[in-house]
Amino acid sequence: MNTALEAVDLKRSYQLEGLSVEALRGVSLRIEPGEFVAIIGPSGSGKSTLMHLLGCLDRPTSGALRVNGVEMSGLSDTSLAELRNRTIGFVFQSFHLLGRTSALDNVALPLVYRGTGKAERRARARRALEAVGLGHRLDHRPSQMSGGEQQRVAIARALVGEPSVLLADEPTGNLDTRNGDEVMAILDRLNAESGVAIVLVTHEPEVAAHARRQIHVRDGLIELDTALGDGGGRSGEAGGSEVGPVDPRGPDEGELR
Ligand SMILES: Nc1ncnc2c1ncn2[C@@H]1O[C@H](COP(=O)(O)OP(=O)(O)OP(=O)(O)O)[C@@H](O)[C@H]1O
Repeated sequence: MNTALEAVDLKRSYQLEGLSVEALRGVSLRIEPGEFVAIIGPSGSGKSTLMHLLGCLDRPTSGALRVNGVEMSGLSDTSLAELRNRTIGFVFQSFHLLGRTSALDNVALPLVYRGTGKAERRARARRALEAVGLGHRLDHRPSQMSGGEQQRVAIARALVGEPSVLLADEPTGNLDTRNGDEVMAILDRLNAESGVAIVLVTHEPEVAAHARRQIHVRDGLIELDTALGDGGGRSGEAGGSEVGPVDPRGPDEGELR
């Protein structure tokens, strides 16, 4: 199976009022199928920039990114959008749902872009909503739902196309503790059951503890890449001990050059 995401020396600078801001200064990492990774780091360290690059929402200033074995730099914007649609699901802090469109149609939307027929779209969207415990809310609109329910709709939308990677930027940031816990329990289950790799950005240690690997970003660089034992680093669980840093470049970095 291909590495889900493989980044080599990714750099991204922004031009701001004549000044160049180096948001990412050379990040290399590999995400394997089925991994659960938390990206943590101080505000402004480059986490969102990295997520946007990993999700092909943005292009790097330099460096290489391979998504499911496909190098993205040579792709047109249209081909990149297709690759993104087929392989990556996104969950954002503020849900990004269409407020006046039913949960079912919100979830089916990625399949519209893919050209899937209506009956199949609806059947798959229903199954995705059932998988996040919202089988009884198909016709509700996001504006009629709680924050936790809206984020579950967003997770269903991210996963309806069966991507290999789910990228989540502060998925619990707008939720209270109970709803945040519920969303994390769903992500734990979906990761275990479907094998989708999850990469999430969080400021919250309890959320990061759900992951089996933690990548610390500081000043646009990976400072530490740590594998945790089975069951993540949640306190009170067996196997949560740190097993030491991992080389974020992985053994095949040269392949992308
Ligand atoms: N569009 C932009 N134009 C100019 N500078 C930007 C832009 N986006 C981000 N930056 C800068 O790049 C750096 C990294 O920003 P980024 O949003 O990736 O950090 P972050 O770790 O996600 O922060 P936070 O935790 O606060 O969301 C910051 O210095 C930020 O000001």
